[in-house]
Amino acid sequence: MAATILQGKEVAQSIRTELATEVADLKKQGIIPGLTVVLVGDDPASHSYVRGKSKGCEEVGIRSELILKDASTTEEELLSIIQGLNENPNVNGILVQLPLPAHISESAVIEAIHPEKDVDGFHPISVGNMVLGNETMLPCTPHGIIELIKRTGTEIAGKHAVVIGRSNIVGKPVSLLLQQENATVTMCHSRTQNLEEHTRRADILVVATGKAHMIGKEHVKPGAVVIDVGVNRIETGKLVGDVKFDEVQEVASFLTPVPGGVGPMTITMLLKNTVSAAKKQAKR
Ligand SMILES: Nc1nc2c(c(=O)[nH]1)N[C@@H](CN(C=O)c1ccc(C(=O)N[C@@H](CCC(=O)O)C(=O)O)cc1)CN2
Repeated sequence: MAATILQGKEVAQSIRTELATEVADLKKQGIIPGLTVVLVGDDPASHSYVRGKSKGCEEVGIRSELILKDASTTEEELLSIIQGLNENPNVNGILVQLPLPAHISESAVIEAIHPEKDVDGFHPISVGNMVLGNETMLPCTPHGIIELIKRTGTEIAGKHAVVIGRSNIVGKPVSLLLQQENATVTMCHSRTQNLEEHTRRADILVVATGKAHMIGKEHVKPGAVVIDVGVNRIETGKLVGDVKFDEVQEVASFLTPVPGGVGPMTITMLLKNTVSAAKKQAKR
């Protein structure tokens, strides 16, 4: 039987509708959530993502500001911008779009963001709290993936989840969150041998390899939930995932499309984190 297609776009939209109501209520209490996004350089994909973030903020009523800097911006200049945003009480969330130009240290920039304003969940303090299972801002794509899986009605506890990819943004945190949901987790990566042997044991398969069409139906256990995190532009200009959609949908029970699967959840979870940050900061 063909897989049910997990329309992240629709799930994201329903979360945004809930958020818009919450933001309207907060405004009645004088709390206006504010997000500042900083983008350095001229990467077209990054420009498109930050436009999506501004549009999302507008949709739910978050005040947003976009700081665009050219690729010659120095690390020192960027750190000074972040310092100003850390001190600005109207800014509840700060996000620096990645990747940064090679001359700027990503870790120095991430560490400069005040942990309370770290709506990306990338600061070492946020990551440490996530590892410890403490309440914290969760990174947006992994959090979005867990929400999507839950919406399939799949019980994660006790399932075997296999994650392919070990990036700091997706692979490592999603493995941890799945484990915290009581899945048994296997992490695979570019050096994993006999990949198919691992992936075929997965009840939940999360694919974040960054390699277009790497995963075919031979990798998938019949009935598995397959989450495709890849966003790859191929020669034809088309956007495709890491999964061969047409053949995997023949065997999976649920499958996310690209575009319209995990991607829209990333921005929506960012909006959610910004609202949480504003609420927390208002209590102080
Ligand atoms: N500071 C951050 N930088 C980056 C992050 C992040 O979470 N924080 N993640 C990615 C990029 N990203 C958000 O920033 C992102 C990627 C993809 C999408 C998305 O909606 N994709 C669409 C397709 C979009 C298109 O047509 O090009 C989809 O999959 O449907 C949103 C956000 C790296 N950097």
